[in-house]
Amino acid sequence: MKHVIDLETYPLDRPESLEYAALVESCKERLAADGMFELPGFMRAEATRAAADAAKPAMATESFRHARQHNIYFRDTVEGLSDDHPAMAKVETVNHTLCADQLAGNPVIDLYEWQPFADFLAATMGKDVLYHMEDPMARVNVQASRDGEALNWHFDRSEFTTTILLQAADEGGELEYRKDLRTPETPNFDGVAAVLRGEDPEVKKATLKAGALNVFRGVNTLHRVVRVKGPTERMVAIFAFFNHPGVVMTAKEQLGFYGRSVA
Ligand SMILES: O=C(O)CCC(=O)C(=O)O
Ligand SMILES: [Fe+2]
Repeated sequence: MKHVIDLETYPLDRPESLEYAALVESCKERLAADGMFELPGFMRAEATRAAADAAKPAMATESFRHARQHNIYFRDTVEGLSDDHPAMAKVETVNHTLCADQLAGNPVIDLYEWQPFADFLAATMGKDVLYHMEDPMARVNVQASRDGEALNWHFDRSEFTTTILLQAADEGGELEYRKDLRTPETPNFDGVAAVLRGEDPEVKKATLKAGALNVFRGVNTLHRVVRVKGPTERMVAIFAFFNHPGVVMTAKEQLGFYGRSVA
């Protein structure tokens, strides 16, 4: 793994070391303060390039192009919210996805399956353990956004999202986010509407570089990827971990997310 991850800077292979404890501590602090942490250069430059290059032929020919209008909840109705409330406004997402079963041999799969990675992520999130997803498609995805495309405003269904940027766009492609916009008790629909209108001064923008690990508490933090501009596609690897073992998608979910099913 030392050729894939910069283990000198990020000693995931030495969980007993003081350096490891200090790294976990600083990640926890940033998660609490900002709702995310970023580790620049986590994946070595050569491995990042190799992962992006290995994914490109399949991305060009067999990725699933998903283009849809959706609201930030990805739901047709939301309790307590009328259909014409501005928080229900539709936004457009366009992206292209490769699933784990289309990424055989890619370093991102080796990293996903390397147990110290899951152990490290769990530690930063204050959990005893995190489990790999069993779904042959959803475990790891590589998503591309091309000129004019992006993943638009949404809340995540899972508590945390873990990504590594494999290739930055020429322009755009930053992660825009508004931390703690809601709580489980307070949906803050008017606050959601203000973000959608571009009127919330607390929206922040993270400019990631290729190779950066990003861990993000997306369940109550509204976020989007800024529309990409230029000929270089933005490519990001997304890793799925859960609090319980054995999580899989239904055939219907696979079809909805990926346009095909292997369940
Ligand atoms: O592409 C990114 O950086 C963010 C991905 C994301 O928000 C998600 O997968 O839910
Ligand atoms: Fe997200």
